[in-house]
Amino acid sequence: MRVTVRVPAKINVVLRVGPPRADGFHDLATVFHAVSLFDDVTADDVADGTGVRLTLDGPYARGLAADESNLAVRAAHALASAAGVAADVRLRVHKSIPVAAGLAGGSADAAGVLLACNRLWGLHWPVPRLTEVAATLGSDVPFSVLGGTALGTGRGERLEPVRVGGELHWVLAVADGELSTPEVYRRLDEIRADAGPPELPSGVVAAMERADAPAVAASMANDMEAAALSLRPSLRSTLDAGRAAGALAGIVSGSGPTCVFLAPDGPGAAALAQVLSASAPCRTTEVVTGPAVPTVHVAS
Ligand SMILES: C[C@@](CO)(OP(=O)(O)O)[C@H](O)COP(=O)(O)OP(=O)(O)OC[C@H]1O[C@@H](n2ccc(N)nc2=O)[C@H](O)[C@@H]1O
Ligand SMILES: Nc1ncnc2c1ncn2[C@@H]1O[C@H](COP(=O)(O)OP(=O)(O)O)[C@@H](O)[C@H]1O
Repeated sequence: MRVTVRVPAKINVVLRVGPPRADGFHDLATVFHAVSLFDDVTADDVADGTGVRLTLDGPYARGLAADESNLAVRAAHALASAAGVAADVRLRVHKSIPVAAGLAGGSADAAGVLLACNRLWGLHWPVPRLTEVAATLGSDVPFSVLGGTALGTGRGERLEPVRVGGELHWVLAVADGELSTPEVYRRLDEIRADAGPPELPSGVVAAMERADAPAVAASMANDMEAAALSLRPSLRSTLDAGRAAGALAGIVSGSGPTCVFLAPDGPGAAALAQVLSASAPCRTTEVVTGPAVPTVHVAS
């Protein structure tokens, strides 16, 4: 049997970050939003005692270890161990989501493996049981299992789905190089003395429910942006270029360095991407829509 899962990247439409907790994590109030940039995870049944084997390909596979440190491999082991089954599977990940870019690509791969192996191993676990395993792998992984749009609290693992009444059009400006999530959180704690509990702006959920792009744009905010800019000052000119080119709003996605811009509509997004490609100091642009969800395909 072969199971293939397309798993979307995420952006944070709003990301409010509280002070550091005793366990080293930060409480968040965030609106996760999955967008149409996908990694493809393929899982083949081997059932021959050879364990978990991973191959990586695609535009962002270079430099990524395919060993036990990879979140895809860790996800297969975590699910096998939680379910009490042998961790035998051949995995392939086609990476189109940039790595360490604030787009949760590693979390997407882990979620793809959980969804794929759930079918491959005949577990038929419901999503809430999968998201429990997901939370042991990373704070963003439960959302990556769900996709769509959701309010995230706790360290990001507590989720409440938000229904979005239509498509939103985004442009991602992908920067060269990576930013380490823990490093950006550390910088945030250094530059911000007294953070209060994280709170979402009122009206953001209603704006998302109406897919009202100008109202969504008015709510967009990221507490990590100042820290990402302090580590990568060149992001400022990308944000300025997007705003000057007609984006309704532009912020850093999660811990960065990707910048995300909301466009009024599809043609507006295409035009914005064209201007950004020519004027912003970014590696590439991606025109995407949200919300997107993981899709599972089974072939015997
Ligand atoms: C910032 C966010 C926003 O959605 O996304 P990215 O920009 O990385 O995609 C997330 O909080 C990233 O979540 P994720 O990448 O899963 O992080 P984890 O593996 O759980 O944690 C890595 C490290 O980040 C810090 N961390 C993470 C989550 C959180 N709520 N508070 C934290 O302080 C901790 O130092 C932790 O050791
Ligand atoms: N399958 C994977 N894809 C991407 N990164 C991975 C993967 N497995 C492990 N990692 C590690 O996880 C870290 C975070 O990656 P990623 O999820 O792409 O970034 P971000 O947290 O910024 O959204 C990277 O430093 C990378 O080395």
